[in-house]
Amino acid sequence: MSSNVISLSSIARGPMVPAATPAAPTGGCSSSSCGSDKGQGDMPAHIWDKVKDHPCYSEEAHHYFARMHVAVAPACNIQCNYCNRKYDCANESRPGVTSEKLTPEQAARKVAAVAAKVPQLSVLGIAGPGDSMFDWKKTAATFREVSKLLPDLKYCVSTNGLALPDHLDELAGHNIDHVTITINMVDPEIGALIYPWIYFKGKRYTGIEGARILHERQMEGLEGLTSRGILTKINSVMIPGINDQHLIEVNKEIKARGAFLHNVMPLISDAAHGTAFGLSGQRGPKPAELKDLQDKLAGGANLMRHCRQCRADAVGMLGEDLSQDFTLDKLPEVATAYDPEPRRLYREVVERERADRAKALEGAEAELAEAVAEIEAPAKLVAVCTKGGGRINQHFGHAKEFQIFEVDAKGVRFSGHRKADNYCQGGYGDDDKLDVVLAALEGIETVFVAKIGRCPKDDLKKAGIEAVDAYPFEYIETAVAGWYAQRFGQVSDTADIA
Ligand SMILES: C[S@@+](CC[C@H](N)C(=O)[O-])C[C@H]1O[C@@H](n2cnc3c(N)ncnc32)[C@H](O)[C@@H]1O
Ligand code: SF4
Ligand code: SF4
Repeated sequence: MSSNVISLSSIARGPMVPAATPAAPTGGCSSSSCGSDKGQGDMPAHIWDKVKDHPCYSEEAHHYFARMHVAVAPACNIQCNYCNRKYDCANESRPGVTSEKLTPEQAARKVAAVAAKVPQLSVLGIAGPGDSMFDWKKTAATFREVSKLLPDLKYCVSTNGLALPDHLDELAGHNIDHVTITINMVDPEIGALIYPWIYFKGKRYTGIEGARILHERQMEGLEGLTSRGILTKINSVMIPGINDQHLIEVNKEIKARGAFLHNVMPLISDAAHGTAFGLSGQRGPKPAELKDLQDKLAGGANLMRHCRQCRADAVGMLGEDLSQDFTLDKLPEVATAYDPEPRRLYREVVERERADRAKALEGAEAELAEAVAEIEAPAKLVAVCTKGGGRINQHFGHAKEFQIFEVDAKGVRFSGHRKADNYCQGGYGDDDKLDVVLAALEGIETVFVAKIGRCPKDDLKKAGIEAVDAYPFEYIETAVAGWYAQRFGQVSDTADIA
């Protein structure tokens, strides 16, 4: 197998990366031991240690671990033309939305209650609903309170970066080793189209002047984090016609400053109602446009492709939201005593599962390489219904989203996810639901499911989509590789492909 072939076995151990990028990200690493203290794949051990349980910093880890956000930071020091934090809807899952704002003490009670019920919990993040760095006192007080109760959680913050340079040393002091900065531009002229104003050192700045200050503070903050060995993820909102092509430049600049991951997220235009972009009718990118841009970024800063653009009070595995089970009225009056045992046992199970998956993927990789060695097989995008664990383990009718994988002779790569309304809601035969599912599956010819009813299977077939239910509970990559090898390669025994 050639050296640029993605290794399925390394996928099982480390984060998935596009074929043309290095096997594992090392950005953000300021340690002189980098490269010598080998961890997983090509990733140094001290970096792997920081990301292996983090569902956002490792695509692989999101199959096993959960995160929660606490909405303790409502205030913000800038205005983005797409952000609306005024709506409070329990059913809306998007950034800036929260059912209730919490004090640091309430937040600590909530974290303890979630940790007692969700052993997968590994990360506590503060993602607003405003800005965690502008509201720094509440952010810091929250981490202080929580660390008294749960010493083994990882902490994350998310910020527009304007106030970040003022708190770099305090961040390191609070043991926060993951920071997200939203960087939508490195050119203030483009910035002026996204940010109507910023509020800095007691004064309001508008237009190019405001955007230039923001840009300079973002770069200073990113460099400061990198030099302190804090891993950074850069969020960029892709806004067609405004910064979409410019994000290639952003990717180069952040890579040069040591960013660990680049998370290019689509503008959610529905969420922008009541904002400047909502009024101007600014659209978000189509899935194919987002993928095109992500493909152009291959070879630059490593990409996060599995972000679910969560609420400011999200709880649970990515793609799942338990926030309504942990509202203030449902919490105990006093923080529950923390029992670390269920979480320790869960981690043991995950390590066994990881080892098993690595072995299975190694076998699939060999099978795929052998089957397609001599042929020019087309790259295919496939959709998968999964509840987690990296397996095909969800009924088509229960899927709220599809995970999308790309497969070709080089291997199987995670490509992203697409929201699909639960096909079962509203009952079978609801044409609107079917339309939503078909729109989500645009450009996809094959969907892998644990199970599917005969009628939806026929509906999909009429739309030119094949539902494959021959691999229930198998690992996604082994099933997709096996299916591809049989469909396009030279293997003698044919599987029961539905
Ligand atoms: C609500 S913000 C809170 C954290 C911080 N203030 C920031 O902007 O990074 C969390 C993330 O949601 C993104 N966001 C807000 N509104 C959005 C929208 N309508 N579409 C896509 N992303 C959005 C922000 O750009 C940011 O990356
Ligand atoms: S910086 Fe964050 S919270 Fe503030 S307006 Fe922009 S997206 Fe909203
Ligand atoms: S918004 Fe993205 S990065 Fe943040 S918790 Fe959700 S999935 Fe992770």
